[in-house]
Amino acid sequence: MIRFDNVTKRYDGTAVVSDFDLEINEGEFFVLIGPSGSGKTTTLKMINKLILLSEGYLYIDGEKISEYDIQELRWNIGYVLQQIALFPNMTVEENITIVPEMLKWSKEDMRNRVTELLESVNLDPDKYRGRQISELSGGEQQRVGVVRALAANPDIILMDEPFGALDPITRNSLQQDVLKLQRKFKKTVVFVTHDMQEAIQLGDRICVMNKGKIEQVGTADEILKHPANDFVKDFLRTGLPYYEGEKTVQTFIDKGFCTNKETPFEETVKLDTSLDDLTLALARSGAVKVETAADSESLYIKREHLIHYYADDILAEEKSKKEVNA
Ligand SMILES: Nc1ncnc2c1ncn2[C@@H]1O[C@H](COP(=O)(O)OP(=O)(O)OP(=O)(O)O)[C@@H](O)[C@H]1O
Repeated sequence: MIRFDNVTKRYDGTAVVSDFDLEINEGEFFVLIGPSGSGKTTTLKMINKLILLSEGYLYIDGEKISEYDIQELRWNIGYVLQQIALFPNMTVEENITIVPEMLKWSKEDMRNRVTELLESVNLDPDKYRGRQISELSGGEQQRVGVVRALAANPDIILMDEPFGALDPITRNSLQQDVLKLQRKFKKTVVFVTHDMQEAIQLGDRICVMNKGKIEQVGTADEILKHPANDFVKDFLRTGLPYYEGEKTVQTFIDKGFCTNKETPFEETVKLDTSLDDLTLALARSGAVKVETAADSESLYIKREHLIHYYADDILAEEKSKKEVNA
């Protein structure tokens, strides 16, 4: 549905997004994540032509965006920002119906749409439709911002850190609302954040960006289990307090659960064999040999090691529980 084909954006000769190849599927909740300055917003704004690309092609539904009429393109793409661009002296209803007005919807259709949209984000239409934006809380304003982007039923919604300024509870409830809305209306959402927790919670797929390039694209599960490189691993470690990385035979050896004494073994494992597969191997045989580099010493893992490893894990968990309860 949205396809970047070797897209580059330069400012004064410096590329801020370079050689970008990416396909976002119809109906997908797609998250762009990366540190500040990695090119997320630039990538997003190229989709609705708020920023023009320097090289390459960007397609929506198979057609180059350069061939779209800009007005038509923008009407078909909803846009939600952190600093909500709502008009403070207009009512909630007037704000939501800006694009439907331009598209000359009937008064009745607009009224029904406002009712449906406000209900979908738990704002009582009778109470809220006539209120001025300045009479709403930050969270309520952000809800109106989200449904306004959906008002004219666009196929694509772009969201640039829409919940960054909200407190955690309001943020969580809006995240749930947006997910529900996306599933209900089956929109393609491209969502920018630098919060890994949020990316995992919302994204069908996540694209990790760094310095204008893609480091990895995948589902949360794929990225968590198989981070493509050290940048992604570090990004996960700093962004997720509970992230340890997938435990492998290497983790096991690092913690000293192995022996270099020659041991009878029936199976071999690799350093990147997962802990789950190691557990299975040790259920089948009493010991395994680790395939290490030819010039390093032989290492073996015995079933007892596994038992000690898990026992240590349980002890550590008990200790942290005690500390929390102390
Ligand atoms: N108009 C401009 N002229 C020159 N450089 C720009 C311009 N707009 C953005 N940049 C640069 O492009 C790079 C990418 O910016 P972008 O806003 O896309 O990053 P981002 O990942 O969205 O960052 P953040 O999370 O801080 O919003 C940055 O280094 C920024 O300074």
